[in-house]
Amino acid sequence: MPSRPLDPSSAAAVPPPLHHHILPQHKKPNLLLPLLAASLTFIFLFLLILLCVFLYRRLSRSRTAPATTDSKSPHHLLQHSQLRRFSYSLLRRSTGSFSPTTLLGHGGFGSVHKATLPTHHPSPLAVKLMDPTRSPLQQGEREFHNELSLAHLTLSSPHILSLLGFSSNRKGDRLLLVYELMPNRSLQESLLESKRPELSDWSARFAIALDVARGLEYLHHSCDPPVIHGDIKPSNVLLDGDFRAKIGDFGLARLKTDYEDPITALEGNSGNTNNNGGEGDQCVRRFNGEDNGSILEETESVLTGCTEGADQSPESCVIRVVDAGAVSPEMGMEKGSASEGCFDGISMDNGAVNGGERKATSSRRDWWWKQDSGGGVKDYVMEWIGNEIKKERPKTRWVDGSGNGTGTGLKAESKRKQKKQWEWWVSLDDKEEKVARKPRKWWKEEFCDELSRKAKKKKKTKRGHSSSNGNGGGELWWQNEDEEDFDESGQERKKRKSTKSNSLSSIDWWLDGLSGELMRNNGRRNSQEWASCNSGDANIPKSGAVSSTPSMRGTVCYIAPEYGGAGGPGLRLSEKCDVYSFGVLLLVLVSGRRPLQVTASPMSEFERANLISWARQLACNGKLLDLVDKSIHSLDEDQAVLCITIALLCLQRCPSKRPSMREIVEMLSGHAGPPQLPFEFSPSPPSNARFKSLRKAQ
Ligand SMILES: Nc1ncnc2c1ncn2[C@@H]1O[C@H](COP(=O)(O)OP(=O)(O)OP(=O)(O)O)[C@@H](O)[C@H]1O
Repeated sequence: MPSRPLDPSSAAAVPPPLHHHILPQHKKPNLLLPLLAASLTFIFLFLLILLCVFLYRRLSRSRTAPATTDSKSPHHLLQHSQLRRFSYSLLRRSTGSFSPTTLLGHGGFGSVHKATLPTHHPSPLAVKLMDPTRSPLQQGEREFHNELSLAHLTLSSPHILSLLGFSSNRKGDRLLLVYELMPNRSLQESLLESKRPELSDWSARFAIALDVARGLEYLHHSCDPPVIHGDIKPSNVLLDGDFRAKIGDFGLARLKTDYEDPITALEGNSGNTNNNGGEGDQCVRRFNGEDNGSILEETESVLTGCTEGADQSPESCVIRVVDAGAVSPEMGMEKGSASEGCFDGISMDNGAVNGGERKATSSRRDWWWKQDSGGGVKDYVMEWIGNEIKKERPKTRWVDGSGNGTGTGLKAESKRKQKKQWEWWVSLDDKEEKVARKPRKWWKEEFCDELSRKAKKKKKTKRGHSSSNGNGGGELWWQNEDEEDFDESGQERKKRKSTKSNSLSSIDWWLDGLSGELMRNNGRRNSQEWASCNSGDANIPKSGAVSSTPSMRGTVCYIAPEYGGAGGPGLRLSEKCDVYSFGVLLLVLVSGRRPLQVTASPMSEFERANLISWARQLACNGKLLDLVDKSIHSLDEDQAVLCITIALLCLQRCPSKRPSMREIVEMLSGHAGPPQLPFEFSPSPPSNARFKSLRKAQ
């Protein structure tokens, strides 16, 4: 086929070669480079994000991992392999996002919820959520780690609440502890709040006392090293379905080795410290006769420290007296060497006692008041008492016995009425009626000088009697309150004044049983208190429910004086602190009431408000059984007296005079003979005739 000659015009119409249309050759790499850079950046960012996530997870895991494995620390004992790490989302789901419907209770560091796990866990659990919005996480976290690090020691006792596991959210600001669920919640709720009928049975109460005693015996004598709970109180005693008790909440617990230092090592520790001999002598010298009143010697022993040799009882020595200036404001932690091994609670107490008031010359009764930085403790208690009186007065017939009284006392109207009544009473002929309708002393005195003189004489005798009892005239405070306005008019003002000062000293006597308990609140505050604590406002909640868990951390009345108050900071937490708290718990169990409450009206009942002082008074009068809860049925009187006697032994101010938990268990279970009342409480002649030997009985 002949080839067609190329037409030059058609040649011109041929489109130019492709490369004429695309970008010039030198621009080609400009497209590839951004693509490459973009993909590299993407990969880099992706890797960076991965790394961040990895680091974050590691970091939060180490934040929530229990304690340290430092071999120098007692925490090297930590073996939390038995503890399960629960998934946070699983716990969140099984508690309905920690909804109020699953709420079991509130504590100082958050709430406790009932968790029902989907399938693989047969029974419901209790989940404690440490909530940073309720307390500073640092403190909650400290307690969280504390519980975890002690869990392996406490797992094998049936009288200790089992900690099953832990968890935390991603951020690490929500820490969770998982426990076995105790269907009847705490003793506080069952006995004092909802007053469960099951606990009206004496045997149930006695069984609880024995369970708690056995739990503490296990901690003190079977754990190696011994564990000191440090926070024994009804809300930390949990009740199972059969109302058997287990001790929970080890947030403040300590291993005994935690705080041992050369001074305590020198002292040695005693086994049997129940009675007044041996190593307790030092204490006996200092504390003899003081259990009813004074705390001066205790104070002095704190201040003088171990100056009298190595044979002292450990508790009579100062371990540390902390310089107020050495307390960091943040957590009250000591700076420098003095902080070593010092218990958190004590350290924080120091924040509250830095008023520099601790002088050996402190007045006997005012010492512990002064420990509160702002004087708030005394004000608080006085205010509480005032409120209680105000609350009680209108309800009662304390004014004229006829229900007409307003409680305002000497208003003119009321006076006229009283005078009429008096005249009517004087005119009565029927002797029996006269006796039956005898008017109260306070207006009797108003109109009858002779009776007034007699009353004064009687009062003098009583005062002498009660001060000889070491009660510092305490009983008269209430009586004087009734009488203060009723003297001859010319003397009225003077009398009121003297009554006031008397009431002050008397109230100190009355509050002796509380020495230290209020200090506790400076050591471990509840959430409501933290805000004010941190802002430097020594504000104690004014709830009136002084001993209730929500209102006060540590709860008034349960802390041993040498740890929280009268002994002041610097003394250590020891097993005997638990023994003291157990003593209060025993009284609460027997009496079915809080350690501090106005049980009834009028003022004559007020002396019963402090359970500890009241128990001591009853012991002195040989009327121990008056303390027993009236709602109890099937009471075993011997066991009740045994419990109160043991409680009084536990409440002795000198720690070394308190029995050990082993001795207490033996006494309660009848393996040891019944104890004798401390000498100062024995009605004369001292007698323990009430007791049958339980051992013989068995
Ligand atoms: N394992 C449990 N089973 C059932 N209820 C529980 C359990 N643990 C705690 N509770 C309930 O939750 C409440 C709060 O407990 P939590 O230990 O947080 O605080 P607390 O002991 O009352 O006070 P704090 O810890 O401030 O001293 C308890 O009073 C109790 O009623």
